Amino acid sequence: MKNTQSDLTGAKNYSLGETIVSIKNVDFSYAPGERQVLTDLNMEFRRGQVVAVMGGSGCGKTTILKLIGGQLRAQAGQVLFEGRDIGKMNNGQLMTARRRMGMLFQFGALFTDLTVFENVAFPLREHTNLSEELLRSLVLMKLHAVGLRGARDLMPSQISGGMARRVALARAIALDPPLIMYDEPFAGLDPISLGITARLIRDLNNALGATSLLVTHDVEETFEIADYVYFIANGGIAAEGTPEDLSQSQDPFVRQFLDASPDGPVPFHYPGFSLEEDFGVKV
Ligand SMILES: Nc1ncnc2c1ncn2[C@@H]1O[C@H](COP(=O)(O)OP(=O)(O)OP(=O)(O)O)[C@@H](O)[C@H]1O
Repeated sequence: MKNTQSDLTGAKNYSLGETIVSIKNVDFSYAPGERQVLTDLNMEFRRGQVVAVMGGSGCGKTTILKLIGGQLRAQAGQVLFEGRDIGKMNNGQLMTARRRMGMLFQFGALFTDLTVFENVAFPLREHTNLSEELLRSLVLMKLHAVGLRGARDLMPSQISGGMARRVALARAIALDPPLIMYDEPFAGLDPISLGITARLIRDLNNALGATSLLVTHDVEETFEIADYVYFIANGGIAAEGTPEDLSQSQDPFVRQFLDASPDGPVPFHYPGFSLEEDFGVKV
């Protein structure tokens, strides 16, 4: 299927289903000699899909988002965005690529001294030369899409946490990015706001013909909206598949997550010194 919508970031027409991001044989550690966070990682993200990246605390999910966003560079392998190697881009190329990525990071902080309207207008003012009239229409369209057109004149301090998340979402999609990355979009939300945010992520993805990449711990909501799920453990993919397939899976990693069990292959303790080394006794 061809998506012919134009966008503000110089998008080309593209086919749904083709790869937008591919991670190929990536090794990453934060500093030489430090623990390798990712080892020989391979992942694919396709146009039109909502893809979830799940896994235990500290397994490297946020690191993957930052490698795609170019905030971090892999020591080995490639991270390709629209076919181009993010790790080899200069600053100018990286800025151009980032304009085509919407990012909503943990707790998606809004600018507290700007109104809801100006928060959403911010990326448009930064990256385009639109007339005030066109900018206003675009901002109101984005706010309408998240149900908050009526809240345009409020300050962030005057809206709830769930509403703030939706404003951050409207800001993330202001430039109609073909890729939207969400880091813990449901963190701290009440069950109703959580359900609304999950549905919005799916609906906006469909409306924009975009790809959404979701780092999350919330299995239930994620499985309802995702097309594909990766489980990360020990620096690589522990399991992957559609929510339907994974729900049937007997893989111990998958079961530990789906059944929310404290015991399983995903360890509770961050790797480090043994109890014997720290306490001098065998336990
Ligand atoms: N700036 C940094 N310098 C050194 N190590 C880091 C840095 N940021 C993260 N790490 C380490 O890299 C590993 C992966 O971190 P990352 O934030 O990607 O995990 P995560 O899966 O997103 O975790 P969580 O679900 O708890 O947010 C962790 O062990 C973490 O301690």
